[in-house]
Amino acid sequence: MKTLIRNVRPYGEDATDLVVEDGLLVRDGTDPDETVDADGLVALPGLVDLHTHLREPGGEEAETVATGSAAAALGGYTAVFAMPNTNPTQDSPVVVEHVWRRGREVGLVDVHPVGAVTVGLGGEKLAEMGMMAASPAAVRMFSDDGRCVNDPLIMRRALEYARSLDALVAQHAEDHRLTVGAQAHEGPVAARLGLTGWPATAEESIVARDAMLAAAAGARLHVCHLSTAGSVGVLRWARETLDARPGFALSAEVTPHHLLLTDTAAEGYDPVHKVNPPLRPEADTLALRRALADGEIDCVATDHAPHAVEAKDCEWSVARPGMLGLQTALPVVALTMVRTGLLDWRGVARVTSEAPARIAGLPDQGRPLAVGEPANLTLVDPEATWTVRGAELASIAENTPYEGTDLPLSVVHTMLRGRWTVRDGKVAPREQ
Ligand SMILES: NC(=O)N[C@@H](CC(=O)O)C(=O)O
Ligand SMILES: [Zn+2]
Ligand SMILES: [Zn+2]
Repeated sequence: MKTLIRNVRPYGEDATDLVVEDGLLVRDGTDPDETVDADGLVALPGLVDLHTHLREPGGEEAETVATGSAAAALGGYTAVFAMPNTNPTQDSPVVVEHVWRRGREVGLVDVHPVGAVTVGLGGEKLAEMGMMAASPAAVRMFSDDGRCVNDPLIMRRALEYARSLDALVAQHAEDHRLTVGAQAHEGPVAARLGLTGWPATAEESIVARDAMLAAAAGARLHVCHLSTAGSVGVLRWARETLDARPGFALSAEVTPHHLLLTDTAAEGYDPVHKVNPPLRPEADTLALRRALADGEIDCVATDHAPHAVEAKDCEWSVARPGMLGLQTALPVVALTMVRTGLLDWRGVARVTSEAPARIAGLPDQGRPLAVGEPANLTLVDPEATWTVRGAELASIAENTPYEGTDLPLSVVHTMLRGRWTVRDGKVAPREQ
């Protein structure tokens, strides 16, 4: 099957044709079986999300591997990493294999289950990391996301064990003793709203601690949903001063919502804006954008967190934290980073595809749009605008913070190893 994609602009640069055959980008475009007119569209390498919550098993009322995969493909993604706070927890081979197998059956994106660091995310007993790494799911990222690995000795052992597995530890940086009952960013807005504060130091102290532990262990540490200017400073301090054992690597992600939204969103107490870590003041949001633009923050990750209506349609203090993110991530990056001149499309490819693929060690994602490379790509219309309606998104849940908002950029087609997963903004049928 040979597909000719006409007049597309790779990385937003000069229009050219791309040719796909047997899952690879090839040179010879003669006698195509299919021709797609891509006038005006920008081609990017398929996006890679290091931080997605698919909720299956156990939370299927909010999302499943199937619905989350559809949302991912519709958002331009060709690979996602599914976080372990499922029920049962992804802390054993049998559970990670279920998620891995479901992802392959659905076949819309590569689904990589993230293994838990501790049993049941309880923070006390290391999970079977080696068995999850050895399983067909080949787990290479471990996290207790939703929770922080608070105990420094457990975190040290996890980093040492991950090093021996050539795996990454992704930390949800939140010292739980500093965030007891916390509802929103600790600052004037939370004080005025009467919401218990979530101090920036709860994140920053864990980032500093874990960077030191990882440097001493020669291990790879990834900071989940980094949310403050102070944490950017800690990254810089760690990279410049720590005397690290070989093998040390320190990376960090920022979410689209922390690039765009601020703590004032809590005014009106709509729990759709309740998220962990909480939305921060504008000074932090702007610092995160700058850090992403200049590479101090390596990549964007969605922290796509679907919640059933009853988990959000309630009083702020009892609502579950988290927001949908897969289908609105690239539009929000376009709005906050491209429209502001902070990134060009090559920069967008770096932070949404190349860097996450490199951090996760994926060999066939985040590759250049060049002959011989796997055809994992997305074609987007950067001039389009659309109005976000939670009910129209592919996820079962509808908890988008952008309800009724006009966002730029639409994802038109997405291709996974040469097979369309999205065509004209709709999930493509499987038969091709
Ligand atoms: N981010 C959130 O507010 N919620 C996430 C958990 C997490 O990422 O900490 C979830 O799983 O709902
Ligand atoms: Zn988290
Ligand atoms: Zn998360």
